[in-house]
Amino acid sequence: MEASGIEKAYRRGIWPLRRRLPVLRGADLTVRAGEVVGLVGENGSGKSTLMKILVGALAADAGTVSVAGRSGYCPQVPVVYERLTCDEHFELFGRAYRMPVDAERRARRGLYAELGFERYATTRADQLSGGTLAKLNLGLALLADPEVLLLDEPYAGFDWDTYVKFWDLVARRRADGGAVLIISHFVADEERFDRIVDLRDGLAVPR
Ligand SMILES: Nc1ncnc2c1ncn2[C@@H]1O[C@H](COP(=O)(O)OP(=O)(O)OP(=O)(O)O)[C@@H](O)[C@H]1O
Repeated sequence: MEASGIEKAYRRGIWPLRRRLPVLRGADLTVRAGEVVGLVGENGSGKSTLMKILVGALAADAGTVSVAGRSGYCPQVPVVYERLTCDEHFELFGRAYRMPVDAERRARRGLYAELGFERYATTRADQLSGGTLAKLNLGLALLADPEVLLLDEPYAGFDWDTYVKFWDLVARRRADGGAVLIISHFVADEERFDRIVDLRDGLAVPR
């Protein structure tokens, strides 16, 4: 995945006090196959904004993004339907990804086992704990086995066991030639990344 010259400004306030808040000022970022890259930066530096642009959820003002293969996105705030169960979410997303039913069921079983939340398969999203909701959010991003994985603070609500499983899962993706970009706030995680990119003054600076 390659992004170059990404610019983005948000419009704030109402006329005549309307003003532009420049967030990205020409950010460049590349994540290669078999690489796990950490995206860090202080609160409000534009990490989530850049990731939304990379997955196409937000339009940039300038710059280009190219992705070889499919991408899977795990947003910071889970986008789920509160009345649907975990199983129903996987079914819905499987259809959206145009996966054959058998392939979706197989992938779903694997993700329940890998992240350890099979017992919540028939629980509605509005009755899940924060950590289990985070597992569902991650599981939905992984369902179609994307080549490029973009994760916005995916493990904030995970217990230690799940956190360890998460990094095993990332290591397997890397070994299989996947590209992974993770927004992180934890200094302790830094050695787990192949590379760290710091978002500073609207630019992506290698660390
Ligand atoms: N939809 C929006 N409209 C206006 N301003 C926004 C919008 N989304 C984000 N911003 C502003 O853009 C800046 C960058 O926000 P962003 O969420 O990308 O930062 P971040 O680095 O991910 O922050 P954090 O570490 O707190 O998650 C912030 O000043 C934020 O207030």
